[in-house]
Amino acid sequence: MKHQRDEAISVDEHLARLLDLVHPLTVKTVPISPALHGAVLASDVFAGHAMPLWDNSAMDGFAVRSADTANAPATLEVIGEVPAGSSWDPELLAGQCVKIMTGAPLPSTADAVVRIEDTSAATTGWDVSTVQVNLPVPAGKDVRAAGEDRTAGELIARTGEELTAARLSALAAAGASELSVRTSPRVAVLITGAELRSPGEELARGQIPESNSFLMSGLLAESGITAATIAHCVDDEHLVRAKLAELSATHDAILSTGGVGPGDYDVMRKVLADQPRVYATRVRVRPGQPQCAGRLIGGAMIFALPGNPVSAAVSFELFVRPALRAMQGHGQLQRPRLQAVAAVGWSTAGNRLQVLPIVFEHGQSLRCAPAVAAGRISHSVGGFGAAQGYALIPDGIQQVHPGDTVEVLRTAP
Ligand SMILES: Nc1nc2c(c(=O)[nH]1)N[C@H]1C(S)=C(S)[C@@H](COP(=O)(O)OP(=O)(O)OC[C@H]3O[C@@H](n4cnc5c(N)ncnc54)[C@H](O)[C@@H]3O)O[C@H]1N2
Ligand code: MOO
Repeated sequence: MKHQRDEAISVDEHLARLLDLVHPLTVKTVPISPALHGAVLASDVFAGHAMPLWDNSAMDGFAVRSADTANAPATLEVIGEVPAGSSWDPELLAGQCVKIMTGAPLPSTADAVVRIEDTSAATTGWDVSTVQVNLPVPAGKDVRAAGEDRTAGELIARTGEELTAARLSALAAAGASELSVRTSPRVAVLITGAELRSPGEELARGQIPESNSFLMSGLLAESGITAATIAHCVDDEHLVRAKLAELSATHDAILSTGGVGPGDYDVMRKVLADQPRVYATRVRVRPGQPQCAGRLIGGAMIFALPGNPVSAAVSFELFVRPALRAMQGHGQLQRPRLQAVAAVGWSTAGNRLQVLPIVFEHGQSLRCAPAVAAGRISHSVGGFGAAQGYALIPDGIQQVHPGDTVEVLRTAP
């Protein structure tokens, strides 16, 4: 491992190094299914047909020749019925109409639909051989035209886009039968620390409830990845080394927390010192300063994050999430940056980028306030529970004042 203990690097520099080491995972072509929700497309997808496929009715009513209604009220002969799913294309002569239901193909000889509410059938019911149309309807009224949404061959979704509920349903509606998507990374979470006990366990002095496994697996889930393994290891160099070798053989990435500081018991940093493609560094950010990351000899990426819970969360947001998104083949690695007005003032990290957990307040403009005390972010896991995002305060700014506009990331609704 390369040590860079004296010179801290910028967030952008650390991220760029990580991104240099990762590559998108393999592509698989699979039948379209709801299980693909959250997957990332590996090719552009075009509409297989016009959307809608053919002119169809937007309402339950009567398909008419609009000219027949010009002098409404007008009585028309009802020659049949076209429910949704019907392939019947009746030929309407002057003065004729058919009952038609929402989504059914409009007869080629009709050019408008009269809603049942605007006819005598509103009172008599559907079982009629003639119907009085109360209003004139213009051509195209309540008709959904073929291709008005998307034309055949039009782009529906692009390479690198995530299959959200909306996008996946659009592709299904566009007639896609198979999709090429990236394989999702198999990610292991490795929790280190002798002081950690399972939540709910009795605690002796010096022991605390372990919470980073919940944090890491939850952040992975919010990135569309199910943690394949959650492993725990005490601060023992041999055990940590063995665990890393084991996990590296079966996972694309390992996410660890704890043991990257300069302390005597900080074994993760020591164990990773053997790894030629892993480097330890300090990043000019608060929290999230000590980082070890790179590619293990076994092949997996390692992201060894600091143990302080909020430091680990910030590290995930700044470094791990973009790197995993690169592995997933996402076109967009970072969240959009928004602007919010500081509802209160706070002290910054001075000569480092401050990444402050915030809650949002909604008024005329988006406002934000610290979720945790600005000077004591890294361990404040309690206050962090309410956080909806982060304020990013660049180095060189000493103080945020109430009313200042700050850059924010929104991570939760
Ligand atoms: N002399 C120095 N000490 C420290 C420095 C430094 O530069 N010089 N950096 C500080 C900073 S900044 C951070 S961040 C931490 C990094 O610490 P480690 O990665 O070695 O993490 P640990 O020491 O193992 O734990 C830190 C803290 O977090 C708690 N923790 C750890 N794992 C969990 C977990 N799974 N669930 C809940 N809480 C966890 C742990 O109990 C500690 O309180 O180092 C500073 N020190
Ligand atoms: O990185 Mo530490 O997170 O600055 O507290």
